[in-house]
Amino acid sequence: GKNGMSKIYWGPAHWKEVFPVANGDRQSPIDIKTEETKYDPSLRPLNPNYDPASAKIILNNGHSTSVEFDDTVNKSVLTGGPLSGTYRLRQIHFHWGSNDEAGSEHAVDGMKYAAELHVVHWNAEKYSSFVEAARQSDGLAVMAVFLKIGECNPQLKKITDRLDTIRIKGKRALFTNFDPSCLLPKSLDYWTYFGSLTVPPLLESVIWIVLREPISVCSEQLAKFRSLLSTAEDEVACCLLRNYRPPQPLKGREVRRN
Ligand SMILES: CC#CCNS(=O)(=O)c1cc(S(N)(=O)=O)ccc1C(=O)O
Ligand SMILES: [Zn+2]
Repeated sequence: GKNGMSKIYWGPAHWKEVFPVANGDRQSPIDIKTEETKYDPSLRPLNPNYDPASAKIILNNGHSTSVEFDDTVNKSVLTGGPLSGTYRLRQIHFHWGSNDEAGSEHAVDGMKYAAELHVVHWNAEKYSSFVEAARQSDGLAVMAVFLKIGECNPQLKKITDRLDTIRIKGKRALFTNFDPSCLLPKSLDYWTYFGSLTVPPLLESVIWIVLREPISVCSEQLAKFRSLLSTAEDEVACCLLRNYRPPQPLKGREVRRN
């Protein structure tokens, strides 16, 4: 804080004190038990359709790094999959851990990946703003992509090469001519379930679409994410070493696959 007090870290274990929905019936992330997922023939292929000109800025918001898109018009949208209607691209961001063994938010049969990309969309067909959509049970659609330790990812390099210009919380830089489809794996096969934001306010408004095929990331690229600061200019520097919420109770929810 401003007066040099030790930064009081109130992590996921404390969120329920301020946001009671943290103990709700459709919280995210979850551990996907593949044997219990259910094939649903009504699920359609995912159809991401993004315009690179929609990309605007890259930002360090203190809890992750995000690329923010122009969501004032239907230029970059996601349709198909489990979705009815058109969901407008708002931003992408990442979750990672303090080492390569953990970092993803969702798990698959108890296994965590090194990191996870989230592509956030909102139902602009039914709702008039992102904030209104974020309060509705079908308001948001987040596509999750696992990052698996391996080869350095040349597409991800476009983002990791810019992180040193936004090290401090609140910093932003121009970032355009970027189509997030370049970060998607070959296969768009997915699991889908009804969940929530994984950061406060933890609103239960997200249709999660978790891609089954991971993309690659190398340790050096992950190290760049960890060198981001969660602190602002006037604060004692603190690295953003990890920013994932652990898996939450399934509470009887079904996970479907296409
Ligand atoms: C009201 C409200 C809200 C949340 N905003 S977000 O959907 O862009 C988002 C979503 C997620 S996640 N992990 O739930 O997709 C994480 C971080 C953010 C963010 O503000 O940066
Ligand atoms: Zn996220």
